[in-house]
Parts: sequence; structure tokens; C-alpha cells
Amino acid sequence: MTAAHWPAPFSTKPLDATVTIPASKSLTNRYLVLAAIADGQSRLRAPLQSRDSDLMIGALRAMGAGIAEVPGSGGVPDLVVTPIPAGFAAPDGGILVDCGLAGTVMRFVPPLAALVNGPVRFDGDPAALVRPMAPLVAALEGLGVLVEDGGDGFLPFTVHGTGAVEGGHVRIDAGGSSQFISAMLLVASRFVQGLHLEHTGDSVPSVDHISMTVEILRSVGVVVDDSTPNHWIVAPGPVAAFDVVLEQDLSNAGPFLAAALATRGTVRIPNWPANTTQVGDKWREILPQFGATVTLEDGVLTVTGGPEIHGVDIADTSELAPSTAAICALASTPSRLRGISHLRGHETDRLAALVAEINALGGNAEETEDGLIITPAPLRGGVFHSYHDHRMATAGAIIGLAVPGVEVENIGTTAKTMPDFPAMWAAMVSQTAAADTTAARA
Ligand SMILES: O=C(O)C1=C[C@@H](OP(=O)(O)O)[C@@H](O)[C@H](O)C1
Ligand SMILES: C=C(OP(=O)(O)O)C(=O)O
Repeated sequence: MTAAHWPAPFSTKPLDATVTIPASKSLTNRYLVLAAIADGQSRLRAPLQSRDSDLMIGALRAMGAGIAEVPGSGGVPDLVVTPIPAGFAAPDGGILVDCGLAGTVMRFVPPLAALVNGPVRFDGDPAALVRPMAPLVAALEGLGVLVEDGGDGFLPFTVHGTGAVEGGHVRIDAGGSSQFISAMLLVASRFVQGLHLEHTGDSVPSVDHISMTVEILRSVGVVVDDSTPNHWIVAPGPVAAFDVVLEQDLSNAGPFLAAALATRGTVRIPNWPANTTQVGDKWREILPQFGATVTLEDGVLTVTGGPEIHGVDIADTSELAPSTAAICALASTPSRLRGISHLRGHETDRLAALVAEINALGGNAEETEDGLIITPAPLRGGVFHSYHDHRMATAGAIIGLAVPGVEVENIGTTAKTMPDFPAMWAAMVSQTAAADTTAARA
């Protein structure tokens, strides 16, 4: 074992734990972008504090937004955002935006950069330089925005904003990522004519994330017509300043809920929203298919694992797929995950990575054209590589709960969206141990 490897906690006992999850990445970074173009000061309460949100804050500050941390009541500081001043011009030498590996930064910020004066250069981690970007670059160019990209449509590239975008009708192939559409829609009301965005090509993945974008836009007064499939029409107009409490990240709740299945125990998550745009609410449909009991009462989601994990056949799990695949690897019958070919363009090629790491532990996973087939096989300990992917790291943690001797390489990569993951995971496991000790003493 090297120092970088994290011995995944293994539990011989069914867990019995209550866990609180930090705020949603997708909501935090959408609200940050909207606050930067709003018609006044906005406040984000209990926002996410993580690498991806820090990168977004850095990008928006560089483009002239004022973002201040003020004391909050959600356990983390609130953010007060003063929008980018009208006519903001990049300093001499231009602006450099570090996207890290954050899809929300590399996709959501370039259309915003088109609205400032001067060059904004986008760069990122080595793994970011192979993530799909070309359709977004082409759509911006279709609106007359100059993008200097070395001709390949990947990062790094420079957006040469002129302070205004005329807008109008543009086509985009968003088969590779829903974020291309969300990116254009988020700032489209600030284009002179608004935007008529038309998706061409295969079906758009992660459609729940587009619905999230549309609902948030409407909540801040932006008029969006999405009544025709594959067309989104955004009227020009202001973005109303807002004051919002962020929901916890229901996708990141996944590994903790999966822990209930992996140990045949119970995990509770309080403050589960009654109505939400987050795709992670789908855990309530997904986990029963594995044989778990799921209840939502008085805002507490309670998941109890069944005596065995059944295999599943599920489509469109989107960013829930790595955690779902980890549960499949522990199931007693075969599973198939469909409709996730675009995971090949996520933080890593997640289909290849999941197959490699599950099989390295003795499992039996194979890639299909659009997903994975995972067949039961006895698993053993070993190193689970994370490929700089927070959801690979947490997938390794799930398997390690049920399989002794799993070590996750680079658990620190969970800082992308959940910097406290190792401590939260250890606390979840030790809650059960503490409860056992108390019971033994009683
Ligand atoms: O808009 C968003 O916040 C996201 C959209 C999805 O991207 P893809 O459409 O590329 O899957 C999702 O996987 C990602 O984690 C977050
Ligand atoms: C795909 C993901 O991230 P990103 O926002 O970087 O695309 C993810 O978090 O699963």
C-alpha cells in the first residue's frame, strides 16, 4: 500500500447511521452564474464548498463579479454575490479561467465570457483537455463569438468577448453532454435577442439537468419556452436577484445510501427535499429495484438494505451511474446499465474505468455500446483506482464496505464536490460501532 491509498472502511455489521450531505454542485454553480448576471445582489445560503464551486467562484471573480463570504446558519458561510458590472473589461493580458476538471465551469462560463469585453482563456487539468467541448464552441461561433481554440474544439481555448452577444437561432449537438444546453440557456436572456437553441443529433443525455436549468431560470424571472422537444427559446430580459437556500447534493447522497445496501443496514438522510429538480431524487426509484426498502417521512429518507442485492436493468442513471455500478458489483444476479455512453466523456471514461476496477477486484463487468453489464463474481481486496474522478473514488468506498482489503487510490479526488468525504464516511461507519458499544453497556 502506498501513502496515497485509502483503506476503505469494511463493516462486518449492518450500518445504522444518519448522514447529512453538503450542498448540490449543480445547484450551487448554476446559482453562482445567475447571480453574476442578475439585476442586483444575490445571496446563496448554505452553498457547496468544494473544488468545483471554488473554481466557479474564481472564474466569476476574475470576470468582475464580487463574491463575499458572510456568516450563515447552514454550517458554512453564505455567499453574497455582486453581479459583473455593465461594460466590464478584461484587464491587459486578458483573464485566465482555471476549469480544473469541472464540467460546470468549462461549459457554463464560456458563454458568459462572451458577454465581457476582452479575451478570456480557459484551461484545466490534463483530464479536462479531453472532455467534449466542440459543440459548445461551435454554437458560440454560430452566434458570432470569436473563439480561438487551436482548431480542435477542446480546452484550452480563448473566448474573445465584445461585451454583447446578439443571440438568435443556433443549432447545437448536445449528444455528448447536457451541459452544452444548460450553458447556453443560463446566460441567454442577456443576449440582445435572447436565444432559440435547437438540439440536433442523437438524444440528449442527463435531461434532468436541463430541466433543473429551465426551472431555476424561471424562478429568477427568465422566460423559457421548452414546449417543443429539442427546442429552447429564451426571451431577452433581466435575471432577478435572488436569495436562495441550497439543497443538499442528492447525487452525492448516493454512496451513503448505497452503504445501507452493501451492509444490509439502514442509512437515514434528513432534510430530503419534498420537491426537487435534482436527478439524485431518483435514488428513491433505483434503490428499491436492488431490493432495498426506501421511505420518505417527515423529510427523512430512510434506506434499509434487503437480505441480498438483486441485479437491475436500468437506463439513464447519468451521474448516479458509478454508485449504481458499485452496488451492481455486489449483487447476486446480473445487472445491465443502459443509456450512459456519454459517461465516456465525464471526469474519465467511466465505463472503461468501472470495468477495469471492478474486474481488478475479481468482478465480472463488461462494456456495451451504451453502458455496462455486471455479472456476479466473488470480489477480493485490492487497489481501486479513482482516475481523478470523485465518483470512481466513492464507488471504491462502497465496494470496500462489503469486501475486506479494498484500498482507494487518491481518495482526495472527492474534494471535487465533497471535500469531507473520508471523514463523513468514517463517521457513518463509526456511528454503528458507537451504537453497538452503547447497546453492549446497557
Ligand atoms: O449540469 C450539470 O450540473 C450536470 C450535468 C450532467 O452532465 P452530462 O450531461 O455531461 O452528463 C451531470 O453528469 C454532471 O455531473 C452535472
Ligand atoms: C460528470 C460530473 O461532473 P462535471 O460537472 O464535471 O461534468 C459528475 O459530477 O458526475
